[in-house]
Amino acid sequence: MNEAALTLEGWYALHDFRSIDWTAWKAADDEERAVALDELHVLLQEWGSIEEAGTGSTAVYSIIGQKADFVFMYLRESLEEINQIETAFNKTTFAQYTTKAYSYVSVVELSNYLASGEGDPRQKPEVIARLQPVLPKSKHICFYPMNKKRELADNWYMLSMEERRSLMRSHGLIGRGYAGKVKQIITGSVGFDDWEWGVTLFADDPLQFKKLVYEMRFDEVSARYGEFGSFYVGNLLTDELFAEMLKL
Ligand code: VOV
Repeated sequence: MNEAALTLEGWYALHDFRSIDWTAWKAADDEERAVALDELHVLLQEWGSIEEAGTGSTAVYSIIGQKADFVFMYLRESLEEINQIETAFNKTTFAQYTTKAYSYVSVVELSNYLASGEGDPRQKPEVIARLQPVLPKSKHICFYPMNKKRELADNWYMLSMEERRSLMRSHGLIGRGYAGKVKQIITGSVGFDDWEWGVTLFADDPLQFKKLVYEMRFDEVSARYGEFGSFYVGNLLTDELFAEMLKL
């Protein structure tokens, strides 16, 4: 019997991680750098307008460590728009001074494990707000992809809906303990990218990422069934902070 959880999908997501080619950036003349910064500024303004119009949202963060230097996380209504925005950035002068570090394609996803079951969820304002979220402008971001295991004794996909629901209840309870401290955006990527979900967390205090992820490790859903990819952690980049980061 097919006991797949029912999922609701919202905006499509692209996490676009880039590194800065500092050698090329330093070798550029002042005029070239000014053009690059202007174009970047225009793009950031455009993304702000899209967010104001309610047709998408964007998060811009620096990345700490050597995996990348910054990330653009785009949420848009279609994969076409996601592709256009990625290409628009690639055509900018600034993009010439960056290299591609990593990317992740997914779609905002809610499952029915803990749903109330009454009425059409798509009509509920709180559900719409979760499917088409305005990305918080918290001071920090944490992103990592994950799977649910399919190993002999520990196969998430062989559990009954009721077993999974009960496990997800415990997961949700731990998460609720971080209300107001960490905001999670879960994006599904089965059929889109190399892992099954993207986990994007936002917080003003980065230690809350560590505490939440650590606590979840002891919960059965993560302890028994979770498999995790690389972690990326970063700091909010406003227009000014981005310019500051690129100043020589
Ligand atoms: C910030 C806290 C937080 C909260 C409140 C929270 C709650 C919930 C609820 C209520 C639900 C189910 C219904 C829905 O909303 O879809 C989920 C769903 C999910 N979660 Fe979660 N999660 C959090 C946080 C949170 C974290 C930190 C992780 C990473 C796990 C870890 O070990 O590193 C995670 C993962 C997921 C995933 C992959 C799914 C989809 C699983 C599936 O099989 O479909 N999640 N999550």
